[in-house]
Amino acid sequence: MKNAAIELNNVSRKFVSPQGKVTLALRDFSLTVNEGDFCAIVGPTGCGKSTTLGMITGLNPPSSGSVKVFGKPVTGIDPNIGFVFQADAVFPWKSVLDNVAMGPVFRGKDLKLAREMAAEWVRRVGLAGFEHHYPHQLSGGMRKRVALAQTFINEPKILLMDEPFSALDVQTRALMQEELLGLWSEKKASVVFVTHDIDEAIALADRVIVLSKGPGSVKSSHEIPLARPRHVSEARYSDEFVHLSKKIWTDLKDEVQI
Ligand SMILES: Nc1ncnc2c1ncn2[C@@H]1O[C@H](COP(=O)(O)OP(=O)(O)OP(=O)(O)O)[C@@H](O)[C@H]1O
Repeated sequence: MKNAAIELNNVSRKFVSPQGKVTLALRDFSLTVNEGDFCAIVGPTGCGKSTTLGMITGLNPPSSGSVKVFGKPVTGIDPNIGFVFQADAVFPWKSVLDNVAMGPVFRGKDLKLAREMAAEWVRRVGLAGFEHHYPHQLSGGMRKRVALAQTFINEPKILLMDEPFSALDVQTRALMQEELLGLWSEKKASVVFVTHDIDEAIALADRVIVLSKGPGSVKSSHEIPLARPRHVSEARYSDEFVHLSKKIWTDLKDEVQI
């Protein structure tokens, strides 16, 4: 049996604004993600998806309940955790190579070795030849590739992704999903992937969690038995995929209707 990588037990998270307005973002929220599992979260806007990721990182502690990573309570930022967000986290004044080398440099590697490692990752994400370009010289999809290289170079054991591909056009998005699965399959980090797109969730994940409208809690959990390695662009036309998509939408639509 696999060990738990992430455990949230009966977590609630309350925010109080400077004016004293209280928002309950999550209520009695429990979720376990096992080592090497790819878990996607879908839910209506404002149901607490980003708040959940923030609690796993340690940046946003729960108001009650417990959050554990590899069996230990989360007390601060853990170097085993990597993130990819919707916005690009690239330094505009650094080249592609140096952007990718930043992680190893921050972790104490000397610049020469960090650049060698970065060159290998730049190649792996399909950006060979663009090492000395700057972010403004790249397309949105290429910047996302830089973001993946920046994250995977640190070999995170846990990967948190908050709508990472939502700003991309449909074709680039499908390519990036394929790229992500290829990179993930090599080391099998435990992934929590937040998205508004049910088909993206099914294409990528082993399990899709549907959250109820805010204050969010787990409404349902769906195992995704599609075979791996998975080819995203082909998998989505199978009967099984369409069936899963309808089933999850049936659950989600009650939560998104106003
Ligand atoms: N720092 C904060 N201060 C006050 N309220 C907050 C704060 N962060 C989040 N919230 C509130 O908590 C609730 C959940 O927010 P969160 O960003 O986690 O939702 P989400 O599901 O990620 O939304 P979306 O799908 O729109 O990105 C919302 O009502 C939001 O307004």
